[in-house]
Amino acid sequence: MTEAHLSTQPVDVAVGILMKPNGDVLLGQRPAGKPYAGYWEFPGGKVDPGETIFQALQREFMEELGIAVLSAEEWCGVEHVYEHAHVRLHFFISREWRGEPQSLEGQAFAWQGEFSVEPLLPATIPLLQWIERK
Ligand SMILES: Nc1nc2c([nH]c(=O)n2[C@@H]2O[C@H](COP(=O)(O)OP(=O)(O)OP(=O)(O)O)[C@@H](O)[C@H]2O)c(=O)[nH]1
Repeated sequence: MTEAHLSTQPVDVAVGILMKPNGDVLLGQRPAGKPYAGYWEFPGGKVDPGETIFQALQREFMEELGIAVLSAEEWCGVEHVYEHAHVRLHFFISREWRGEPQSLEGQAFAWQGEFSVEPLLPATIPLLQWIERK
């Protein structure tokens, strides 16, 4: 981690945790060609200029999974400095969506209660323990 990395402005990222009534949450696997390909994450992506964070969340879920997120509660924020980017992750929890997840970008996804998939993106790992206390 260099000072140059730390001094860059963070990029805002909208991340969504779809939570079923039984507590299962949806994870996706990063597709080939992206940094950390093959790592598991909550679906989401970078906020585009002019968009609110919630609009970015809705757009990413529609593009990646064909899911319409109807409502979501902003849960917590996490900043992380990777070699490739300095990100500010905005985690939302949604219990209200329309549609079944489809693999529109060729990625794998899985509903998880026990979190048996790995590896997970480093900045996302602490969230799993917090979710279990929700
Ligand atoms: N979606 C998502 N991104 C995460 C999580 N945890 C985490 O550190 N990130 C980081 O947040 C950033 C998300 O950017 P991305 O590359 O997936 O976004 P994007 O789909 O808009 O990318 P693009 O630039 O290819 O269009 C990455 O640097 C990724 O490493 C997570 O749980 N979900």
